[in-house]
Amino acid sequence: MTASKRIALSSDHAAIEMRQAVAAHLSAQGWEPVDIGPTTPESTHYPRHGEAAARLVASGDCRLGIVLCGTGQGIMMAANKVKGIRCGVCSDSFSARMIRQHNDANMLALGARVIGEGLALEIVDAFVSAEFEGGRHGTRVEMIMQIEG
Ligand SMILES: O=C(CO)[C@H](O)[C@H](O)COP(=O)(O)O
Repeated sequence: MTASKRIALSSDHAAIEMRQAVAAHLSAQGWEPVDIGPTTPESTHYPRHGEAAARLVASGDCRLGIVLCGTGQGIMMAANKVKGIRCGVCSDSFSARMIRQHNDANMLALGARVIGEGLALEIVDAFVSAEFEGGRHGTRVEMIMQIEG
C-alpha cells in the first residue's frame, strides 16, 4: 500500500511551529508527512485546515493525520465532521496509544497552547507506533461508525 507511510498534517496559526516540528520528527522516522500548512503566521480559521487534513485521511490518500490548533479541540471537532474520521485530542502519551489501540483513531489532535514541543513529539510517537487491537474494540468502533450513518 503506497499510502501506508503518508500522514496528513495541518494546523491553524496557533500551531505552525509545533506542526513543523512534528513534520520533521516524522520524516526522520521514515514517515512521509503531507503537510498542507499554513506556512505564514496570519490568523486563520481552524475548521478549514481540520477538514482539509481529514479529507486526505478519509479518501485513503494518507493513512493517518495529525492536526493542531491552540487547544487541539476546535480542529478535532472539524476533523470529526468528515465521514470516516475518528480524531481525538491528546495531552498525554497513554491516551494517544489508547485511541489507536481501542478506538482505531485515524487522526490525532494536539494543542500547541496546552503542551510543549517535547511532550507533543512523545505523544506523536505513541500515536503512530500503536496498532488497533480489534476484537471487542472493533465491535465498539463499528457502533460509533453506525451513529455516523
Ligand atoms: O484553539 C483553537 C481552536 O480550538 C484556536 O487555535 C484558537 O481559538 C485561536 O485563537 P486566536 O484566534 O485568538 O489566536
